[in-house]
Amino acid sequence: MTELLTIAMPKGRIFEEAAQLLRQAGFQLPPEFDDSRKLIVDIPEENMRFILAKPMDVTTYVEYGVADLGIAGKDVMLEEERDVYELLDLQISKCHLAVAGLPNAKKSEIAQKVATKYPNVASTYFREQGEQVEIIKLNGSIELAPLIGLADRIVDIVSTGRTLQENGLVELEHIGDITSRLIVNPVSYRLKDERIDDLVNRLSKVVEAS
Ligand SMILES: Nc1ncnc2c1ncn2[C@@H]1O[C@H](COP(=O)(O)OP(=O)(O)OP(=O)(O)O)[C@@H](O)[C@H]1O
Ligand SMILES: O=P(O)(O)OC[C@H]1O[C@H](OP(=O)(O)OP(=O)(O)O)[C@H](O)[C@@H]1O
Repeated sequence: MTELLTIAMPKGRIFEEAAQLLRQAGFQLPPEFDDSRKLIVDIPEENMRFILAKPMDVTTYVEYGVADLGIAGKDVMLEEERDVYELLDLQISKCHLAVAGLPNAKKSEIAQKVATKYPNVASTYFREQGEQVEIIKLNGSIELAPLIGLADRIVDIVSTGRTLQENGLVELEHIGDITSRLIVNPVSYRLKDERIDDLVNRLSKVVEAS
């Protein structure tokens, strides 16, 4: 086990669950790992390097090979369509992608406006439905868009449903279930297959047991 493994970890809400999985799989991550503001964290005892990335950017680091592995939401993988392999469904950060809007939102003949952080996912979805829409890209607080008349509907993540409910919106269509995945750069996988298989085996045991 000589090669260094570089792993792109998403900052934010996936981080804690992902770090817990790694610890349950027996990797010795020090407590400072969780509170640090450092963007590159070396764990020499494990011969591992962690890159702390924005969740939307994890697939980019892995595609370019600057990280061998990464943990990314399926939503990010669908949106970014990067050239990476998916190794394992980690079954964490469960949520789903949905179309939502005001309760009285009607489908009209003219192209409706759809606001979203996921323009590719949304345009593929509406094309498959045979619906012509105009996509408006936003970076967050997507639920605002139908409330202030920027868009007729939104495509966004729903987890508890609280954000929709508290803003008087309803889910109209379920697009797909989302969990976080372990992904790998295809070249890294060829070069470091033993180390990566060991990590996958250890993580799969934890996932299966939970
Ligand atoms: N409400 C949610 N519940 C569970 N998982 C979620 C939820 N919203 C997003 N996710 C998952 O977490 C990932 C995003 O995490 P996070 O919210 O920390 O990032 P972000 O929205 O990009 O952050 P930021 O708002 O700082 O840009 C998504 O890619 C998705 O897989
Ligand atoms: O169904 P819920 O449990 O309410 O979760 C859904 C909300 O969580 C995410 O937003 P986030 O908190 O990441 O903020 P953002 O709008 O800035 O992306 C998502 O975009 C929804 O707004």
